[in-house]
Amino acid sequence: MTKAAVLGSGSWGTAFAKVLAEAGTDVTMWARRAEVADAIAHTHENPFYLPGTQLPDSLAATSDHVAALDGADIVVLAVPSQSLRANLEGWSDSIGKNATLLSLAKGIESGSLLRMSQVITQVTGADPSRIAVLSGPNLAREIAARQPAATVIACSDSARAIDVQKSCATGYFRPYTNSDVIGCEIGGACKNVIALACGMASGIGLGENTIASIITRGLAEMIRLGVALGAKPATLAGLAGVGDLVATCSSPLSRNRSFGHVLGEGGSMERAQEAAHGQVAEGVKSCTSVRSLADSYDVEMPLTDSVHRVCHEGMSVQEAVGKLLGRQTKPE
Ligand SMILES: NC(=O)C1=CN([C@@H]2O[C@H](COP(=O)(O)OP(=O)(O)OC[C@H]3O[C@@H](n4cnc5c(N)ncnc54)[C@H](O)[C@@H]3O)[C@@H](O)[C@H]2O)C=CC1
Ligand SMILES: O=C(CO)COP(=O)(O)O
Repeated sequence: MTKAAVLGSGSWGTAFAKVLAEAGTDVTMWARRAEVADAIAHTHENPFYLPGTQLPDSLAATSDHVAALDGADIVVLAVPSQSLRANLEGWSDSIGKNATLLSLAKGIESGSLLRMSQVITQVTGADPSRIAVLSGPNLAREIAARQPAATVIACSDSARAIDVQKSCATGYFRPYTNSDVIGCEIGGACKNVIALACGMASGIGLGENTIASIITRGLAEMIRLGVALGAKPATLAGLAGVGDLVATCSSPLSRNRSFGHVLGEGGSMERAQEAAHGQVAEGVKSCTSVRSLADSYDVEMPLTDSVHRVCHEGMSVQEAVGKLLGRQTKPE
């Protein structure tokens, strides 16, 4: 039986651990706080991040990472992007030498501008062939409710991608394999920034034409950056690009879209953060790192730039809209 450790018991870590367990994988979750691990282990619920969802009895939980990692064939990294490095530094010595490291995080590290798989290589020294990424239209609450969805497991080693695929395939969760790690990571990081933009637009009362235009031009930005970094455009036309963009930009369940909505309504960053109930909206930090990454490759990303200006330079959403529409006209 495949054994997995899920490190991080937030909403997606918990929902994905449930998927793994329901696919027949032996799963132990690690939670930072003992009270979260205790609740999962004893009440089979995570009342802090996924209240009301019954978790499988077989799902074990601990706040001891050494115990969680013991014998794990698949190590699922389910903490936010900006905290992955620090967490991984503490876990690295306890990770099995042949384990597959599966990243769930959708962001670009601030400062270093590294993708999560690059952070993992840097911290653990693991060969890139051991590192896999899971990305797609996977709003945690819907997956936890067993609503059908597909996802992508990207790994340069196709045998490992297939092992991960088998470990999490269920009657409602359909993973596809792909060898394009860069494309999946860029799709995941960029869609959060575009979801913030969509939230801002809806917050100031704009309708579906605007949202569709932002999604489509956001996709163009994402593809430009991805291709510059070596991604395949087809990956970004797939689940980890268009699929996740559509889900995140359209759903009120998205933390990024909801965060942007509060800003569009005129709320402050603090108010938007409070509305996220302690959960992470990755695009708020990643808009800055994606923008810097794009600058370093000479890639134009006007929507991402506007999101950064609204979140971090005090520009109003109205001003950002005016600035975007005032740009020189050009061919599509
Ligand atoms: N929630 C969702 O629907 C989905 C989330 N993701 C991605 O998965 C990653 C994790 O997201 P969620 O589980 O939703 O986040 P969350 O905000 O619900 O939970 C974060 C988890 O990481 C833990 N953690 C450990 N060290 C931390 C630190 N230094 N700072 C903050 N938290 C720390 C927290 O205790 C918590 O258990 C993110 O990159 C997110 O973009 C991907 C797909 C779906
Ligand atoms: O990544 C997600 C869906 O695929 C979740 O998006 P949010 O982090 O905006 O909730």
